[in-house]
Parts: sequence; C-alpha cells; structure tokens
Amino acid sequence: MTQTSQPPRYFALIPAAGVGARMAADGPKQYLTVGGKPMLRHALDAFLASPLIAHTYVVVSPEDGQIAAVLPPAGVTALRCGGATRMDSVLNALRALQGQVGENDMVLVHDAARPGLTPALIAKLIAGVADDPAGGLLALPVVDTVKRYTAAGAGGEGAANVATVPRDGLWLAQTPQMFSYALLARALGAATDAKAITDDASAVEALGLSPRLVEGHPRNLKVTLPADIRIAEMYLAAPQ
Ligand SMILES: Nc1ccn([C@@H]2O[C@H](COP(=O)(O)OP(=O)(O)OP(=O)(O)O)[C@@H](O)[C@H]2O)c(=O)n1
Ligand SMILES: C[C@](O)(CO)[C@H](O)COP(=O)(O)O
Repeated sequence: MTQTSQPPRYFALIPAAGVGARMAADGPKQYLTVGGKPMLRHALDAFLASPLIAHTYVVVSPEDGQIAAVLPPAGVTALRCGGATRMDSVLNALRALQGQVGENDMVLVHDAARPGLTPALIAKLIAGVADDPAGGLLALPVVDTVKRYTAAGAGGEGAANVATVPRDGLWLAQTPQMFSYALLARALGAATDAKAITDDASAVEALGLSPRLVEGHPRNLKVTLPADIRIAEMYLAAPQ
C-alpha cells in the first residue's frame, strides 16, 4: 500500500512575553494602544484574516494579567509559558504544543511587536519558503551606508575606530520566520546561548542550514523605541 503524507498545516506562534525595556512605558509594549487597538491585536488579526493559517498561538508570561482582554472570540489560544528571553518563550511554547502540532507542520513565529503584518505578507512568506527544508523569513535589504564603531579599550588603551562595512548581502531580519515544527524545536533545543539567539533563524543557522530570505516590507517594522509607535500608526493608516 502506498503511504501518502499529509500536506503540512501552517500555525502562527506569537511570542508576547517581553517586558519592552527599550520602550520604557508603564507596562509591556505589546499592550500599548497603536492605531486604535492593542499592538498585539494587530498581529492576531493579520493571522486570523489569512486563510492559510490553521490556528494561532500566543505565548505570554505566566504572570500576564492582560491577555484575556486582547484575545478575539475564537481562533487564538494563549499559552502562559513565556520565558526569560524570546528564545525561551518560543521553545517553551513549542514544547507545550508537542502532539498538537505535527512534526512536519510549519510554524510561523511572529513578534507581537510588529503590528504592520498583513495577510499578503504571510502568503508571500509561505509561497517563498514552502519548498525549502531550511525554512525562511521575511527580511529587508540594507539600503543605508553601514558603519561599525569600536570603542576604545578599558583604561583608554587603543583608539575608538569607525569603519564602513560593505552593505552588499546585508539584510535586516523581520518576522514571521517559518520552519517545520521538527526543525525549529531541534534548533532551539540545541542552542546554548539564549541571548545570542535573537531570532529563530539564527538557531537554524547554527545547525549549518541557510534559511531563505523573502523580501518583507517597511510597514512590518518592529516597534522597539517610543518613536516607532508613530511610524507604525502611519503604516497602519495607509492602504495595505
Ligand atoms: N522573554 C521574552 C522576550 C521577548 N519576547 C517577545 O519577543 C518579541 C521581540 O521583540 P523585542 O522588541 O525584543 O521585545 P521586548 O523583549 O519586549 O523588548 P526589549 O528588548 O526592549 O525589552 C516581542 O514580541 C516580545 O514580546 C518574548 O516573548 N519573551
Ligand atoms: C526577531 C527579530 O524581530 C528579528 O529582527 C528581533 O531579533 C527581535 O528583537 P531583538 O531586538 O533582537 O530582541
């Protein structure tokens, strides 16, 4: 008898357990109002509007007291197992989903802090990466001249140095970042320095694989600093 393998399903996983230290607001930035609703809700709504996504999961800190008020009536499940770093939050969530998400299913990890995601960008990522066993991510080519600043050593020895770094081949990583459940769980499970793994792709790269880059969009910026909120609102008010 011929064995037929099931086509993969596509799941969204939104890490939303950060504290937003650089935003320096009264509470975690994912709950700040941006464009008329909590920042996290924009990402949830983009995945809910995509016909390609089977289900959306959001991972929050065990102490989170705000998520219930942000969840839509259906289609999203909150996991209260966020960790100390983004990597820990994603890995804890993957472990909690073991058995519910198949090994060959695809997981799209997307920052709660990127409210400009659209169903079209989700579809573009899936179409661009679906046949790549190393997975992939949205990213933007660097358009500015890039400088590297090296400070003088402790005690003042050596001089500070500024040099221009060739921008060829440099891209800025966005999210979603998409991998099979099995690959992402293996990559994050093997990582030893959670602080160095600032995105999901870097854990996969550490296995010797090259995730594919799919051109994203400036509207999908990460809201990191207070000034980013106005920029995000400008994009949210513009046609998609
Ligand atoms: N322990 C952590 C840290 C971050 N995140 C999430 O990962 C994304 C990364 O964005 P980032 O700007 O780094 O968020 P924060 O860690 O909250 O910001 P900061 O570094 O300024 O504290 C965010 O959606 C954040 O909520 C998470 O789920 N768990
Ligand atoms: C995952 C990410 O958004 C890719 O750009 C980013 O690395 C996460 O934020 P951080 O500022 O590096 O913590």
